[in-house]
Amino acid sequence: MTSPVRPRVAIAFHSGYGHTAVLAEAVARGAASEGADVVSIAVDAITDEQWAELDAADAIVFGSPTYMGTASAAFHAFAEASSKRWYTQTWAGKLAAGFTNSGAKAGDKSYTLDYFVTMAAQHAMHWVSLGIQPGWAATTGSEMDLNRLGYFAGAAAQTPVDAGPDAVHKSDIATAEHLGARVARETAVFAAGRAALAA
Ligand SMILES: Cc1cc2nc3c(=O)[nH]c(=O)nc-3n(C[C@H](O)[C@H](O)[C@H](O)COP(=O)(O)O)c2cc1C
Repeated sequence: MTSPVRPRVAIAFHSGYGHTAVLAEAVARGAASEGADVVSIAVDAITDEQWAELDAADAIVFGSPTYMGTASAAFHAFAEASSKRWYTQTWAGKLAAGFTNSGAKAGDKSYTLDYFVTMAAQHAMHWVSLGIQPGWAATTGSEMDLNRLGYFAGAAAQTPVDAGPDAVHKSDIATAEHLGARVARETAVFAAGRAALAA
């Protein structure tokens, strides 16, 4: 059901070789399917206008490949640049969520999601978890289950390192779409609640 409150969801992501960009598109589709206004921002080429879009958003979804067990250097450069917003707590009260992609099935990508949680907390944002029980965790499950890799903090994907962006797993794409939809719904709840309190 489309919410009467139209939340603004921004996706701030980096993708070195296009795999994480596929997930960013899925998050955007999911958020738009719930009636959100969505803007996607490649943080390695972020402009002043796009910083302003982040400032105006109700929610920011962070995305990065997992490189050397954490977010990429390009994402970390963006995070460091966001310290100007931290100083003034410009993003306080916004919702936040995250997604990542790795080459190995686990690939230490928990650290990437944990980093996003910490970054969001430093900005006094409210973290939105994935909200799907682990898939592929019982004999009745399969790799086509949503959340097939079993993460709670955000959407986690795995793509073989020798495969292109077309090989991003369908289940991981669907999981990222779910995250985008959930962020849009939760953001609408916050926006409606704030409007009601202000009335
Ligand atoms: C510099 C570098 C470091 C990487 N480190 C990891 C890692 O720690 N764990 C892992 O599973 N995959 C690692 N990978 C593989 C990437 O996570 C994987 O190829 C991913 O799909 C890249 O996403 P992108 O195309 O959005 O950049 C690394 C790749 C690169 C280029």
